[in-house]
Amino acid sequence: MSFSISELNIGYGSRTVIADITIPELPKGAVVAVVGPNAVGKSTLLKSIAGLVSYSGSIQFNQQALSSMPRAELIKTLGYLPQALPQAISLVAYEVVYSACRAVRTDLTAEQVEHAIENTFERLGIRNLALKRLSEMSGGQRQMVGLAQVLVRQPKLLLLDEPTSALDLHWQLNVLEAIRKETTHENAIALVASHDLNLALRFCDYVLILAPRGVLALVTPDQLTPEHLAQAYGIEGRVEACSKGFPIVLADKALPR
Ligand SMILES: Nc1ncnc2c1ncn2[C@@H]1O[C@H](COP(=O)(O)OP(=O)(O)OP(=O)(O)O)[C@@H](O)[C@H]1O
Repeated sequence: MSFSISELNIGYGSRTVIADITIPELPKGAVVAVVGPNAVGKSTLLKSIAGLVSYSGSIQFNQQALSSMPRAELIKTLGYLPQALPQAISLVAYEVVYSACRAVRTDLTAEQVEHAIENTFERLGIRNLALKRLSEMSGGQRQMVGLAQVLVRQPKLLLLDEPTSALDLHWQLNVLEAIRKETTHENAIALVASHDLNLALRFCDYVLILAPRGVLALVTPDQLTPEHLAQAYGIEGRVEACSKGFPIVLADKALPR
């Protein structure tokens, strides 16, 4: 698996949101954090890769343009988690995860589907939610179920839009670890939009920093600098090593714009 983007332009009507971005080939197993300020286009980028927003340019997966991939293959390849939480409907988690798997993985036997569901609940640590109605869950619990609906299909290209936005610290770590493991296990590629730079630095192989209209930088966690923070977010900040050696961001103050 590999993933690259070439001369990508995305907009809504006549308004360009992302102009002419190119991302060199990312290797299989890569987890890429997509970061940047509000309204810069993180969700728009993921939606366009998922085929939900039109674009010009080329998005290549495994040496094939996504736009020319047969629909059945495309649906099986992609795993898109939208920013919005799953609706609080009266179905139980098991039912919605089952439907998500069945709708896409028509190649699996009933036994394999059962196994995939068991595995997903187990890996995410949410077996206790299996028979609970979504209408009776908290926002964070529904976010976990939304992620289970994506992971159960074992997609090769994961597009996750702020998958930890509703989660407490324990579940943030749990989810990022699960995404990390899944991506490695499946030899997949994951793009994860996030506002949490420290989680991104801890769990991702690359950080794609978006700036208005384009890419500011594609760096490994140890290449992130205070200049990136100033240019992307308009803040004065530090990038230091924590006691375990991981880079961490300390935001000191907002710079005048
Ligand atoms: N359906 C739409 N129609 C028109 N404009 C849109 C639409 N969706 C998003 N936009 C605009 O596109 C720009 C990028 O939005 P997007 O949601 O991709 O940003 P983001 O980086 O994900 O933001 P945030 O961090 O706040 O979630 C914003 O200016 C937004 O107003």
